[in-house]
Amino acid sequence: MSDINWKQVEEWDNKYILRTFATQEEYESVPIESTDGDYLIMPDGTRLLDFFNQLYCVNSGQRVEKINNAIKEALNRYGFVWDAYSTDYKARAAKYIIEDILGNENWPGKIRFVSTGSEAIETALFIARLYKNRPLVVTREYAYHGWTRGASSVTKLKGVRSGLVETDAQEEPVHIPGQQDGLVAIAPSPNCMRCSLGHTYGSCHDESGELACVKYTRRMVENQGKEKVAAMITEVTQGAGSVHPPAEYIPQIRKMTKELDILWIADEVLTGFGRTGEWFGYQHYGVEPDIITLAKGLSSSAIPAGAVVVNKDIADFMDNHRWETVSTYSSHPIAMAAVCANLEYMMEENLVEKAKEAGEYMKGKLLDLKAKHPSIGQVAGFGVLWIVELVKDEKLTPFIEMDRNVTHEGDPSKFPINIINEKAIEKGVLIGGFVPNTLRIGSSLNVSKEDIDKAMDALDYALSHLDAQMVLEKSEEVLT
Ligand SMILES: Cc1ncc(COP(=O)(O)O)c(/C=N/[C@H](C)c2ccccc2)c1O
Repeated sequence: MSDINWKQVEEWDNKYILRTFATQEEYESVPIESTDGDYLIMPDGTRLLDFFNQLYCVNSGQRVEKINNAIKEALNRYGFVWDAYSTDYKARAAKYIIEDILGNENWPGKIRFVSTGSEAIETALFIARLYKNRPLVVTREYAYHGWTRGASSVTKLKGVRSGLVETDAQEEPVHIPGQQDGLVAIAPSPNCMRCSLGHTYGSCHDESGELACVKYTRRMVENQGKEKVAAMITEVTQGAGSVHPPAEYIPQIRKMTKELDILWIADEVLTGFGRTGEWFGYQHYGVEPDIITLAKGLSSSAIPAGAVVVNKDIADFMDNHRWETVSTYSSHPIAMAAVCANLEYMMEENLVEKAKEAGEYMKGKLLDLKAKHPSIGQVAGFGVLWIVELVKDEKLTPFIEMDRNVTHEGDPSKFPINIINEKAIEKGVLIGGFVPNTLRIGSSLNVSKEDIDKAMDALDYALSHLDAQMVLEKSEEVLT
């Protein structure tokens, strides 16, 4: 690969590619020449340990030989056939998910494959509204469900709602005219450390033990008119929004959706396929959804793939109708070959159990860092998906006061997550987050203990800089 002219790559990159999250002037090209396991390799040979796991989507690790060989083999048979045709790859992928992983004696009925997570969300919202014949959907603050029209209508995390931000903006981003979708109600996020309802965890439960945020959500649905509400969509732990709920939240939400006769869409795009130490995140809570959405770990991002799994009643309903929809690349045979190989690899290598073990090890290391660094206010998560809340004092005050309600205006380099990111890169580790005060940490499911140690050492080094900033700010407060 040394014959690549990376100066030429940078020139064309700057000249012809539309940017996201940075103006052209702010943009800095970061060339990646190849990848390996949990590492990105730059043209000069620098190896970066990726504790974002890209976007928490390379569950089996980079360039798995079994997956690559399956893609090559499929290329000896197919270019492309569209979804009207049956292939062994599509049928096997469906069988693996419904029968072998979820268990067809349980809730799942049928699956539809698409190409991305946002398409899976669009499909799930369509199906829910068609099945219930109702227009409204309930989402939550800080939710991230994708960028397409329907998916972004249930995405409420500021800063990733496809708006445009002037670099010196003082107000809300320019939202897309006509994008505001009145068919969505916004419930509180179960963010106990910074509760939107002003409660403190442990004293917010009512006499039945129901959390205040669940009670608020229930009241909201009743006020909207539950006969108008098709579904509630949730992540079991908010990925981009970086909120990990108390253990009782998901079971209480599930109980509420059943009592109100609305569907529960569990968005497992990010938490699915072993990321949390179970095959799917909802399985931590002893509940069963009506619909789940899948992508990322479905193929471990070797080739883009997404899917929606619906329960038996919805599957029967859909089977008795001619559904007037099509997506060119739905169940693309090469993508399905990658999905089959990825799932076989995960089952053969017992990756879900490995993620659970890695998670226990990671938790111990993060709690050690919490004991050492006053800038850590909270550690929460499971499997290879953790949050670290960064605070500037023992009162758990966030460094950036607007916290999750901030967009990308002003100077994001002052965000604690970016300070940590900058310092950790000095140790060859990519680690950071998507909301100003909260690290969102993840790796592949089969990350080695050595690499966890390397990432934690880099985080330790970076946190020391944040602690120093805390001391500096405190001394300035004392002096002023
Ligand atoms: C719960 C969930 N649902 C749907 C989608 C949409 O999937 P897509 O991108 O259309 O394939 C995503 C995407 N995550 C984005 C890329 C992310 C994740 C973590 C931090 C920052 C961003 C997601 O997390």
